[in-house]
Amino acid sequence: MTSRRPSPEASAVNVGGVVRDDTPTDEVDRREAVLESLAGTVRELIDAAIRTTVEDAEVHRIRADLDALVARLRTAQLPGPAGIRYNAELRSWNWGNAVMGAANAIAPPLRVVHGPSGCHADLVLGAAYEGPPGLVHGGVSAMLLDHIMGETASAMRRTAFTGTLTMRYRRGTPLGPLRLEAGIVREEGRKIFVAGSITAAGGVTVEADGVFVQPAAGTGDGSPQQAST
Ligand SMILES: CCCCCCCC/C=C\CCCCCCCC(=O)SCCNC(=O)CCNC(=O)[C@H](O)C(C)(C)COP(=O)(O)OP(=O)(O)OC[C@H]1O[C@@H](n2cnc3c(N)ncnc32)[C@H](O)[C@@H]1OP(=O)(O)O
Repeated sequence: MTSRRPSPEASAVNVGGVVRDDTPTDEVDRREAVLESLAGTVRELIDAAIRTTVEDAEVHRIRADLDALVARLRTAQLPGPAGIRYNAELRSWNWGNAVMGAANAIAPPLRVVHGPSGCHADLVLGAAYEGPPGLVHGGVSAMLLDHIMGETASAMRRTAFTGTLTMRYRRGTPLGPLRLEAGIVREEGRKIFVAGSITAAGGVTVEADGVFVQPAAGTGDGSPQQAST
């Protein structure tokens, strides 16, 4: 490997599952862009594999080509999942995150926008997220709302984990363009009550209420804002 890249283990300090890693921000940004482009192509691969109608023999040849590519990626690997890392400038990165990990092809990916009264995110879900025909899988809807609601609760340099998440599926959520929204309803001690929704072209399809809890030991820990589980 000739290029410098974030060193996964060297000089990394693991505190509570979140790893301090003093890779400079410009180097993190560069590596993130490289992995993001790989994930984009793998995401295309997933969609193409689901929807392909090429003949069986061609599928077998493609699989053999892909096996060779997997072996090349495996020549240098992290020992486990990517986790959450942050550097001295509080640039954080969690490239494996299931919802917004830059290197994760199964993440839609979600890009959360923080506003004065809550968060929102626009995204397009394709064939990989189907449950009922043409509709988003209910678990995917819950996953996306869990994330944006958790990030809403965890703004302002605090960390809050999902305690209880209640979903109301009002109508089917069509695959295609969607908007997610979340806002804080009230707070009681370490509990943060958050409301969230998914809106499609025809209106709101899913509503959710969540109780997010700041763990006692994690309150005011100074960990980086917007790092995500
Ligand atoms: C330098 C290091 C720093 C580390 C920083 C980490 C960086 C990460 C950064 C940012 C993340 C932001 C993004 C998140 C996005 C995605 C969210 C997710 O998907 S999170 C994964 C799924 N969720 C879990 O895995 C939780 C598992 N459960 C737990 O960890 C605990 O049970 C927890 C934290 C939920 C509560 O544990 P307790 O020990 O603090 O709770 P007790 O002290 O018993 O209760 C406190 C109050 O909360 C209520 N409560 C407790 N559990 C509840 C629950 N499950 N539902 C509702 N209320 C609950 C209790 O009734 C109590 O309320 P009363 O004060 O009496 O009014």
